[in-house]
Amino acid sequence: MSTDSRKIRVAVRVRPFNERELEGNPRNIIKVLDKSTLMFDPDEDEDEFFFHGVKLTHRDITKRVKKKLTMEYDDVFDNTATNNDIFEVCMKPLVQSVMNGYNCSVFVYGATGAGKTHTMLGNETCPGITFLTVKELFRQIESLSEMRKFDIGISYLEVYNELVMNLLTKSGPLKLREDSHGVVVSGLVLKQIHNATELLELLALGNRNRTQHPTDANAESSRSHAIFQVHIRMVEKKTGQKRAVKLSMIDLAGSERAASTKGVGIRFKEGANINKSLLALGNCINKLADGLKHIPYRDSNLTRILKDSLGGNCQTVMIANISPSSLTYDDTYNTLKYASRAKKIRTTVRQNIVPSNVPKEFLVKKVNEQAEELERLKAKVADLEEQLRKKEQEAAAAAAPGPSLALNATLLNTWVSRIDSCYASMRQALQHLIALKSKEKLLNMRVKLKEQAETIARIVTLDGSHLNEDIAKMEASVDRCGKQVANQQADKTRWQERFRQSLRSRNALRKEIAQSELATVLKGILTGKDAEIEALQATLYKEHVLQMSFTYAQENKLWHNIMVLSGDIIQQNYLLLRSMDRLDNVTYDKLKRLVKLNQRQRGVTFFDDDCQQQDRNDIDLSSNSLDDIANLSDCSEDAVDFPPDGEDEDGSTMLSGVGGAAGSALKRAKPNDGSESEPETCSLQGDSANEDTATDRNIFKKPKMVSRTMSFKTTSLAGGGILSRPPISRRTPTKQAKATGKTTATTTTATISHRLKVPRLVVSQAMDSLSKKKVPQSPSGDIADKNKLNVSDDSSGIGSIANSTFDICSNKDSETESLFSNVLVESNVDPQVLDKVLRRASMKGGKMTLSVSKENRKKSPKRIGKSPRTVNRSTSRTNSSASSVINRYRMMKAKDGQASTSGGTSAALPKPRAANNNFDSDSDRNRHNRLMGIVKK
Ligand SMILES: Nc1ncnc2c1ncn2[C@@H]1O[C@H](COP(=O)(O)OP(=O)(O)OP(=O)(O)O)[C@@H](O)[C@H]1O
Repeated sequence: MSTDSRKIRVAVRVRPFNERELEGNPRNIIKVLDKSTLMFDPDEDEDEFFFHGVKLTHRDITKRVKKKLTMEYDDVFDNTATNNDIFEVCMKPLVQSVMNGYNCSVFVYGATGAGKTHTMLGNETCPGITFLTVKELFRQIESLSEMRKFDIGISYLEVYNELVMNLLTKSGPLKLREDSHGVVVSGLVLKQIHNATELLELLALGNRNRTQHPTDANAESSRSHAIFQVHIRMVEKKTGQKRAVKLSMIDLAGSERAASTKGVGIRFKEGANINKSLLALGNCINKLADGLKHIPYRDSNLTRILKDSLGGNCQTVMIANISPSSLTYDDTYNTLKYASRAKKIRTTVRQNIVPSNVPKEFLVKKVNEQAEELERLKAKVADLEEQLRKKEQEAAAAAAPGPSLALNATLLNTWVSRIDSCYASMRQALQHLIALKSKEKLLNMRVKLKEQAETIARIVTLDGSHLNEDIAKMEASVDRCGKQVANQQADKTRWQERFRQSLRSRNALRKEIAQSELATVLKGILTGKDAEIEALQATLYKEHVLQMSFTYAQENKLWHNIMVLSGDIIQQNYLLLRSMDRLDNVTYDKLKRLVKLNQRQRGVTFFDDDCQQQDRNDIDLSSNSLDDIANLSDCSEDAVDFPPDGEDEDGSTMLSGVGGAAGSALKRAKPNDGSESEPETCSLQGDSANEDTATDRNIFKKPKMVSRTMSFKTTSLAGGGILSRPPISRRTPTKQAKATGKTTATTTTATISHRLKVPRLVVSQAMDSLSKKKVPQSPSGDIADKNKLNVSDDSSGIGSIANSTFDICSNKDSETESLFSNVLVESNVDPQVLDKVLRRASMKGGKMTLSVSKENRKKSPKRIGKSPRTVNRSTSRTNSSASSVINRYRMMKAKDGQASTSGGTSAALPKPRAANNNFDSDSDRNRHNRLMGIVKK
């Protein structure tokens, strides 16, 4: 980049006299000496002076002393010079500088009417230097178009009353601001042109918009400073070098004194502002000429705009227009003085070839264009996003199996409110209903216990004097309980109906939801609510069972104390009677029966009860084990009859659709075969349409009948830990089972081997031979059947016990044999029958094979029993001697005989009876059989 310090080129143009001036016979105060020199206020010319053909004399009417100031400028044009001459001398080199990449400026200065506008714009016959310059500019652009690419934009501003206005577009005043690149007119948009014709059109447009008013000095006086700028951006096609230059052409307002225009009002104000800006311009010129650093450009908008032209990177030409007339003597003199001062101003010019040094106007233009493009793209992006969103929604709707899952918050809240209301009603009804049922059950239980106590009270009394009174109290208490039960029947019925109503509402709501567009979501909510109801019911049930269990436990403690005290008294009385020899047969039989009852009860043990023996005697009522509590509750015969779960008006389920997990968790341990027992469940899953079945499932249902079969669950003893007590369920045949006769002996026989774990002695060989004659084979013929305990009629000749099959699980050791013998004795087996059986057994090889399993070693007499299935296990051992058993039995029998003989009470002791006579009644025999696990076919 080349830099060059140059002075402002100052040219003075003297216009011809105009008509007005000539009419005033003015003196010529300008004498052009040569192309660069003139004399201001020369002496009166000796030459004759003619005006309109008349010789005039003494034209100097002021008669002042002539200044005869010779002034030198860069160019001086006399009154014969044309605009083209000005252009050729001043502007053509400037155009060349512009094309070389220099900023250039030309401004015309002078008093009003001095010919500034004429010089700058000219007229149709004499175009001004603006047109000529632009024309030349396009000519050169065209000539360089093969090497460069040009962009041309123009702006046309005026500064009127210190306001910057755009003459090409109607807009408000523009503001000036300065940045690192100089003074910038904010909001100014360049007009792009492609030829000189377009330029003239825009120039004419701007001139029409320019503020002009007639003055005394000029009929078309321009009252503003006009600034016409041509912005050129050129790019070297070969090198890509860019240049951005600016050519400024400024037509200043008249620099005359305000008084000279004789303006008043607005015109005077205009003149004042014009003078203000021109004064600022003059100050800037003076200071620039003096070489001062601080130049007061900011004193006016005019000097701010001309800052580059006066003192910046710019080649500047100043054309001072003057009138030759002595009428404008002072204005001309001032103009010449300004011009002389301006001659001293030096500017530093450089080529604007820095590619980045793009004119600000171009940047503004470009930014505006890019802003518009950005807005357009934003709108397009928004449109595309909207289209994409719609397509995604359509795709989601198409992919969805059902109705759209778009949730309507309001609709969802409405549904949730309805569901909450429905289930709240159901919850309330359920709580009241179960509370009433529980209370009723407790009352019934108390009644039963009081009746039992009354029975005992009638027997055990000291003197009988208070018996009636005690009985009356008990009966009164029973009556009160009965009244309470009766009183709450109305409440129970009412809550029962409310509960059923809530079920109906819930079912109706469920159907309604199924048709809803939010069915998927709402079904999930319903499932959760159903689960809550199940949990509530389970909790209430548990509380009820705990209460029942506690009451029973208290009662059991009382009975236990009674029995202990009674046993003590009985024992003492027995010894007393015997010592007094007052023990009669009846009393003895009763005592013996009592002992046997006690012994047989203890003889009934369960196979897997080994580790539970102590636990059974010490039930933890505070335990949370629902099964334990439930089993205790099952033993109650006064269970409250709750409404069938799952029942609704159409007989469908109570809480159909609710997951059965919770409900099934509440089910009691069901017998394995499930054939005889009544399902006692507390299930909310009323999946059966049969109301009877639902009723049968009621956990509070009073058992109809207690079967002889005792069911228990086999549990592993591995580890020897304390295991939970296996559930014991009373198995009551259902109505249906009874109706269909499913409780047949065959079925019972088929299942008993799996459940009864009672002491048995199996005399395998003997029974095989015996049963071949007396007992028909089971149709199934499986292993279990072979080990069945078969009891035939008395017609067998050896009594019921003769057909009994006992299974003793023992190893070869004396303890087991002893236990076996004890069992035989305590089982009240007829000795003759037993003898017969054992003899047969011993006759066969003299030895009897007894199956023993490891698990039952070292067990108490009560649990020597083992499942019959173990008899044929491969792990069984044969190790016991029949003869030792027989001998042991005979020894015990002999001991009994000796005792009766030596005691002298043989007459009192009853002789062993035949098998059929071992029991006082059928009920005793049945009880014995039941306890011994004997099933009668
Ligand atoms: N060199 C010239 N040759 C012929 N006529 C001229 C010349 N200069 C000026 N005139 C005429 O003088 C009159 C006034 O000129 P012009 O309007 O250019 O003055 P001005 O300086 O622009 O005044 P103002 O500042 O009031 O606008 C015009 O009618 C114009 O035609």
